[in-house]
Parts: sequence; structure tokens; C-alpha cells
Amino acid sequence: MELRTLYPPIEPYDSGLLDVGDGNRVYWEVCGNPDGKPAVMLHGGPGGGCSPAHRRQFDPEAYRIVLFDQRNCGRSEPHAKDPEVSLEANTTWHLVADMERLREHLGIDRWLVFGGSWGSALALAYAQTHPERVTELVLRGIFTLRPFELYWFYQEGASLIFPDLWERYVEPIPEDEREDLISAFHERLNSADRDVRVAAARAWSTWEGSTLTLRPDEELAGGFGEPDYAVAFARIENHYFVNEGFFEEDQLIRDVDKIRHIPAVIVQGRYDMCTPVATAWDLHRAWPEADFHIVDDAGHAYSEPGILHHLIEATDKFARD
Ligand SMILES: CNCC(=O)c1nnc(C(C)(C)C)o1
Repeated sequence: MELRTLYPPIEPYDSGLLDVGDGNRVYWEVCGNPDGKPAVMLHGGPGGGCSPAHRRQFDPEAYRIVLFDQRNCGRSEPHAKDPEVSLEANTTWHLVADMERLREHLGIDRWLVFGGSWGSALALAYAQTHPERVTELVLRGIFTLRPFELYWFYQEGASLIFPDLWERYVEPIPEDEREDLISAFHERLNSADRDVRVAAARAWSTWEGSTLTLRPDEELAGGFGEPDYAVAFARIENHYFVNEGFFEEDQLIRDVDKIRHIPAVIVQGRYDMCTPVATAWDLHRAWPEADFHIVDDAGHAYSEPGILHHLIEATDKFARD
């Protein structure tokens, strides 16, 4: 079977900075067909920002493709690379409200919501809050920020698969502070000492960047070491994780009944070490109506061939609906 791949490179035909309050301005862009089916793409992290390849997961002749950099990352302002930038007004529920502001700003009534990893959590939170605004859901690398999910990736679990990479991750943290690594990193990621901040951020971000794919991808991992990106990415992720995503216990699985009527596709890598398949399985068991694909030769990243194939098949399918 020939696997589907990204659509050709494309540039936005419109973009801007939307004032969303709290001193925040969110960068957005629109690509494809101005009269096409609206779709919004939610990046991961949180704090990962959008890339040009994210635009290419949709048929540009069929879709009006909306992307935005969530608060304090990417091209949004102010940027979390600056330690004096507060993240107090950066929560799941601020981002859900930002999506509604952006939807109204663009004159969109309803849209397909597409999200991977953290983006899948934000997609679920948005859809469960505004189900009437969602035409379909395409979700990849399911992440719901439950305590055991965070423990697996940041305290113990993935460490058993990558003991070598784990040693580099924990290196900035003294051994007597390693019983709660998320908290220990929180202190250093927000240190007034830039060297401390950058060292912790590069260790945190490179840990994730090095474990996203089934087979090592040095180029992908390397990008996570750039200081400004690493500090913003790590600060925002850690901020969400010390707050368990600003969710109630098991909230996104608990409230699936609010969205089971929405057409959906769930795509998950069998060897996803970042957001293990157990969460996608919990979502599938709670939501049997959603199409569910486990890709047996894939890790976490959307760019894994089998994962990308199912994502493009899903957006193509919904373009015709
Ligand atoms: C724990 N973070 C999971 C997540 O949302 C994620 N996985 N990969 C990414 C990027 C590729 C955006 C870094 O984000």
C-alpha cells in the first residue's frame, strides 16, 4: 500500500496578531482555499508552536486551514523565552477562549479541529466545551495529562526504555532532588540565573525531542537545544504539568459523552514513548464510535510514515463530507 504523505509546501494568504487580553497577542495564519471547509490545527507541547509542515496535513484546495501559535510561544507575544514573562494567564481554558476569539475573528461558524499530543488534549477540551462549534475531530498521540501519564514520561517509565538519554535529562537536577523531577525542574526553569534556566530547559526539551520517533532522528532532536526555543517550550510545558493541565481528575476521558456524536479519527503509534498507547486505548474504549488506528511501526511524532498516512486519509475523508 502506498502511504499518503504531506501536501506540497504552502504559504499563508492571511495572518495576524490577535489581541486576546491579559497583554497577550496570538499569532494566527490561514492557508488554502478561502471558501474551503474550515479547519484549525492545534500544535503540541504545550509551547511547541506551529511549523510550515503543519499546514500540509490538509488538502489546500478543499480546506481553509487555520493555524495559530498558542500563548507565549512561536510568533505569539510576549514570548516565554523571557523569564519576566508571566504564564499566569496561560492555561488550558485561556487557550479554549482564544480559539473562540479567533474563530469569531475569522468569521467561522464551525470547524474541523485537528490536534496531536498536547494538541489532542486541547482539541478534546475545546470540543467538550463548545461541541456545537466542531464539525469533526482528528486526534493523534493522545495525551490527557493524567498524573500517571506525566509520571511515565517525566519521573519513571520512559526512563527504562531510554536509560542513556534519561541520564542527560536528569543531569541538571541534584540526586537528592530527583524524587519529584517536575517540581525540581520548575524551580530551575524559572531561575533568575540564565545559565541555570538554559541548562535545565535544554535537558528537558532535548529529552522530549530525542524520544519522539521510533528510530532516532538526530535532526529533529537537535532543534530542541536552541536556547530561546528550549526555555519557552520547557517553561510552558512544565507550567501546565505542575498544574496537571488545569483539568479535574480524568476530565477529558470522563466527559467524552459530550462529544461522542462528533465524527472523529484517533491515530496512535504503538511505540509512542511520550504519550503511551494506554491513554488512546482508554479514549477509544470510552468512545467506540470514533475511528481508531494503532500504527504498529510508529512512535509519537506526526511525521512517522504510518501516522501521517492515517492523518492525511482522515482529513481527506472529512473534506468530502
Ligand atoms: C509532553 N508533550 C507532548 C506533546 O504535546 C508534544 N510532543 N511533541 C511535541 C512537539 C513536536 C511539538 C515538541 O509536543
